[in-house]
Amino acid sequence: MKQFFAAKADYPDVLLFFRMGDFYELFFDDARKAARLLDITLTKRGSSAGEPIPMCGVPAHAYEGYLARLVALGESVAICEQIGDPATSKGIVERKVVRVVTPGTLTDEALLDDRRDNILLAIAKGKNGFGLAWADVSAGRMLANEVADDDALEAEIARLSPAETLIADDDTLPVFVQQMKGVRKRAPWLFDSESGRRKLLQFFKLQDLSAFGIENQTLAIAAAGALLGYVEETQKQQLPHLTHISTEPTSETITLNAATRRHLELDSRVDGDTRHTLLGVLDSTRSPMGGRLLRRWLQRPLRDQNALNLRLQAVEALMLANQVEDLRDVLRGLGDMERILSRVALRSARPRDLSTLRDGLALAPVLQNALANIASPLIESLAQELGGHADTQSLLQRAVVEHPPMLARDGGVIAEGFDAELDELRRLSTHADQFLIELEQREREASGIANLKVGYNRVHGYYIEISKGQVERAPTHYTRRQTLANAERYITEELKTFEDKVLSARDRSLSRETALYAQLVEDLNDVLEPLKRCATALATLDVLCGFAERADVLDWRKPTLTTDNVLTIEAGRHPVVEAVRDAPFTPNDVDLDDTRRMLVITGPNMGGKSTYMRQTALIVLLAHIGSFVPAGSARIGPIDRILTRIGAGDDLAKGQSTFMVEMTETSYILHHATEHSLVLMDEIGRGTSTYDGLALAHACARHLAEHNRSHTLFATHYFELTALATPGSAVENVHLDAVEHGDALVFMHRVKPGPADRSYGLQVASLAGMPRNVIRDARAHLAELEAHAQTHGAAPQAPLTPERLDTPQQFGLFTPASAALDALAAIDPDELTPKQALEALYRLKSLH
Ligand SMILES: Nc1ncnc2c1ncn2[C@@H]1O[C@H](COP(=O)(O)OP(=O)(O)OP(=O)(O)O)[C@@H](O)[C@H]1O
Repeated sequence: MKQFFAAKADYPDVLLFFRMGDFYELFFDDARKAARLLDITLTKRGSSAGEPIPMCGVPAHAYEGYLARLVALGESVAICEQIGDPATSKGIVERKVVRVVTPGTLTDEALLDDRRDNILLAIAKGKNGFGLAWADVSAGRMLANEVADDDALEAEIARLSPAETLIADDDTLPVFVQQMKGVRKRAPWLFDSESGRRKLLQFFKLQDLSAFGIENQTLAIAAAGALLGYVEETQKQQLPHLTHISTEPTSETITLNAATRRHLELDSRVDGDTRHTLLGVLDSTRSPMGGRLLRRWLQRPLRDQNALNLRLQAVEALMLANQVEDLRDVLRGLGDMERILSRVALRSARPRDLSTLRDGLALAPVLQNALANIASPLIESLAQELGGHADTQSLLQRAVVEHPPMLARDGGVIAEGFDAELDELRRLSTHADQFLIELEQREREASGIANLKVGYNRVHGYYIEISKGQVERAPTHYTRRQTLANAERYITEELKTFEDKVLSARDRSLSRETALYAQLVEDLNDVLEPLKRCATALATLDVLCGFAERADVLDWRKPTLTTDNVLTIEAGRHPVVEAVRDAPFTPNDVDLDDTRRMLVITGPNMGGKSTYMRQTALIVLLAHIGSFVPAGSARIGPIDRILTRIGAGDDLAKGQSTFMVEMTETSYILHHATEHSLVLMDEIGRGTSTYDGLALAHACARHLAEHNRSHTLFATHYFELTALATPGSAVENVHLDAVEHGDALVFMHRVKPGPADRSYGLQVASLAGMPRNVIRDARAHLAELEAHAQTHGAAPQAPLTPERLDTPQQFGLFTPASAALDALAAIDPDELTPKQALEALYRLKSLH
């Protein structure tokens, strides 16, 4: 208990797994918590201050599963091992915390999701923004950045989706940070910029940080210092695979704020589903590291058209060479080289990591050969990165058996022929069997005891066994070793000498093997950097081959990136809706440029407005990660942001109502959209009264068209907005249609020019199974309202929609001239006397 308290004092806020023989035990509050989280029995052991000590435990041989569950729940665990050998140590065996497993610093294969980066993030707050530093310890990557405001911070967090986040416990960070899963508060002085700088210089053995491009980013440095300190503290060892800090400047990418990432459902949906997302459709990578790279690309669409063209051209060349399936078959055998190399660096690589690495490296020349005929600069440079590991591969080939065991502990990993000494020691122990058979035979003959047996047990070692009935005949040079109920066991000089030799050969062979294994891992560390580059090249190749496969199977086309400010998509489709629909998807065009910047999209509910808007954003996004796109063709000019206001949901975490969220997101868009932004606005204003909503929607649409001048798709049920499309306004109307067929309503899903003429709200409600009497009632009420509107001057071409019903003032809000126009149309000037003409003029004036 003294030992336990000493260890616990250093790790007060994590669970302590305290090794006791074959178990890891937990005590006191740790035990209560773990028993609850793991659903294991809480027991008692001994007592402290007169009270029984609560305890629970997990078996050491199967602890990983329990650890995985705890870490998945956001818990951290300190592993306190027995350091001394219990057999030789006097008194209590020494114990020490050897590592701390936390959600953000995992490296064990069993604890990681192989298709997701495992990110540890540190945030440092400053006067003018935030410093961010993040690392994926399992992949040996570390990055840093600075962002200016809360929105940008939220966007980065949404992009990185960290498993664990470090913040200073005196920082007043935004609520969304405080409420994230896996937030760990650390002492404020750990986030000090100056000591952060010293820490980085010392860790990376540098004179200054200019090589990393963060020399002047004091907040990023502060965050990176805090991050590194934590990683060292938890891993408790050298981290040779963290060799540098990269930066990912936001200026290089299409900005996607947190709301846009949510709305576009890139890799997960609000309901947690990941299959029916863009990534779900797009990811056909063969290796886990390819899958993770693709996710990173998708979350970080690039703006650099040259870099994108290199990728697009590579995909095209792969398709032309007609080798994609062959390449993908090879890539299937790769395994997770990236994470294996991190475990090599951390000296925790297991035998099967080495055999996977060996088999993966053996594929590199095969791939290089296959790539030689593919005419693409990017593929060429990837092929180059793959090569040059023949020595390492052959070392592993010679050193490791074909199918090694799980653990190095019990031997059997190093192949025969690799080390003469090991082979000799092994021969000694394996030839034991033959020797024993011969010995048994000899002793039987010499003693004349036919059932004499030679055997072995762990406690007493080798023995000659003679049954009770024959004991009298035992030769005199037999020394008694053990008495059983029906037999006696003996040892002889010869057997004893043999035993010493064999047992020591076993021990020596095991320790020889352990040393050879450690040396092998050391040797791999000498070539870690080129191996890491090879892994990155393989992952990139995997993603590009995946793009080619998808383009082929799904009939996607190569987009054209241009410097003209245009967005032209012919026959575009929504990749996810298309994938899940049984019926064919109706393709639609988009054609935006400087003279046609905004489309006001009207049409019935369920008509396909949202789908049309989202598919446009997804096509733009796909083009900017270097993928082909679900369209007949696409020409896309420079895009700096994709901004969306889609759907409605409360953000209770931020304490905001549905309408508040809608307005916050809209206001963000109006402040940030530029003429190079793609803006999607879906039914703005529907979260409040019709009158307010309509007025707001109208003002927002005008602002976007006239001030932001962005490429905007604006879906609305307010028909009044269609009036914005005046000549020279760069606003145009398009609509989606439905036709009534008997009782049924058929959605055409085809985008057509001009505004919609009806909304079909009641029909859609009826399709949704609304009770008949409610629909009847609504229909009657609608007729009344329409009649009322007619007589009070509402525009006949602006039919009523359910949304328009809640306030009578709205009728004719943007159609003041329509009654006057009707009256005007009724006048025949040739038939009027001068007096009548004057009266008509007064009447017209009064209608205004
Ligand atoms: N182009 C298309 N081809 C085939 N099916 C489509 C197409 N567009 C939409 N759909 C189908 O119609 C459904 C409704 O589409 P969507 O949500 O885009 O309609 P909406 O006009 O935005 O409706 P609401 O106004 O109610 O939000 C989709 O889930 C999809 O199944």
